[in-house]
Amino acid sequence: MPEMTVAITDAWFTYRGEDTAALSGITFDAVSGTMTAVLGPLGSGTSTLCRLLAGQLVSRGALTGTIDRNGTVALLGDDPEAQLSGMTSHVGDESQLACRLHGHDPADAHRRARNLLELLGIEDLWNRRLDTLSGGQRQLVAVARILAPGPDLLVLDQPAQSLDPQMRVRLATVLQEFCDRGGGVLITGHQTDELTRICEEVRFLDAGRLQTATPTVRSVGIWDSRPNDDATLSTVPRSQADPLLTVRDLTVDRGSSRILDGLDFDLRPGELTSVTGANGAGKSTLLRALLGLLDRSASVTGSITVSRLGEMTRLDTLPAHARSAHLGWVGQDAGLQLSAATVVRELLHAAPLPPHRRRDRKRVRSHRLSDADSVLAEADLTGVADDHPFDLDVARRKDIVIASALMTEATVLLLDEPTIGRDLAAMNQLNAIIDSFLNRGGAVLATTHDERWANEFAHRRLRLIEGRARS
Ligand SMILES: Nc1ncnc2c1ncn2[C@@H]1O[C@H](COP(=O)(O)OP(=O)(O)OP(=O)(O)O)[C@@H](O)[C@H]1O
Repeated sequence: MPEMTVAITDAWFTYRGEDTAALSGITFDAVSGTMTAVLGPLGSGTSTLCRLLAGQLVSRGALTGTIDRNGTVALLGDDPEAQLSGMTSHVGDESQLACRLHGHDPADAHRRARNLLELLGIEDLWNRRLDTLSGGQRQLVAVARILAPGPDLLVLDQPAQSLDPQMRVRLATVLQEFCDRGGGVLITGHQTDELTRICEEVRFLDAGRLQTATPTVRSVGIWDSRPNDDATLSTVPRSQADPLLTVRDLTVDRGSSRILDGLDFDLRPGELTSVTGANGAGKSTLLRALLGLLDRSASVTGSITVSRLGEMTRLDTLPAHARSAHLGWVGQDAGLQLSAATVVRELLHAAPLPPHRRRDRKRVRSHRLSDADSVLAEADLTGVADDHPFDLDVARRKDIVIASALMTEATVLLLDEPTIGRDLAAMNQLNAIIDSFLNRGGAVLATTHDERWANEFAHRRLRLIEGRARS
């Protein structure tokens, strides 16, 4: 007989300082031995539900209703920047950390952590420094850490977002085995994927309320990441114009490991090129190599040439700050690129003011402000112009960094996993921002694990396999 791990009855929760409830009348049971998904669009309350289950809301607002907990709950949040504990620097130590903090003896903690890394197929990372991991590798280490002590209920907020499709299937198997041994799993998010598809039950949350009927994924505003077999691929190149960026024989070595092996490709005006490949295939490395942002342990060779108004500039000989005049970059962790107190200030500070006389400063500033207003409108950010960027969700933070890049003169935009954490509306917003950049004659290179998005929206595709590009 399955046991109830957490039983919530008629729970209402309102964050301090807010007028409307984030969760309204939630009645929900997390049951051992089963895997459940609760999906909803951004802002529907999925992350709040996770915190409610994990008992993390008590001091953050007003909570009514009853919550009975009958076991331990472990939560992995959705913010990629906050998934590692910050208390360790190596994979082996990080993956044992929760066990050690729960009082397991060192040999047992070691055994459990090793076993999980093996199940997840990342045992060779045991001695690696955490700051050298790819985004997906980091996420898997975080999963291993919280799973190792064997909680009764595992709550995962968007666990698949940085994982490649094969890795999602592998994680699904690990979670299924965890359930077979009596654990319970709750997955929340804004997209359907390989993990949510194997759940015994999928519920939908809309504006803080759990839906009783079963709506369609699209009608509730979820992005459906299932590969679309009958999609008309937009990978038909739409431009024969001269390339804006030409990359030849780009090779990146780290010690004896070759990460990128002689890549050749062009980016043309008006085109979105997607870069896909397994976790750790070298997608972020590619973007950073173009930008000149790789650390010293990486050796980079090959040529990178940008063309502007018929003038060719070799970027590979230039330092990073000089390359950024041509290349706008939005990294995997957009939060690391945000520094201003409001969204509009972030845009105003995106590029230095053009050279001007002191007496013209007012006019130049007012031009800059009107440019920022139009970019805010293009990116659908006008309504949050005066908000603090960190009060917005991860997808919107990424939009701010993309919008900041639109404020610069860059003709090429490099986007590292812009699709993660997006519901249907946020996907549409992303596509609209990219489109307006392409329509101005720019080119976009975007890494993604979303095969459906790449199939439907990219004009050209690069697949990285063993350091080489397959188009
Ligand atoms: N500073 C570093 N030292 C050693 N290895 C590194 C370093 N940075 C990255 N790597 C390794 O290089 C490989 C490529 O990493 P990269 O981040 O480019 O992968 P990715 O394709 O973007 O992966 P993901 O999809 O998980 O984000 C990975 O195996 C990663 O662990």
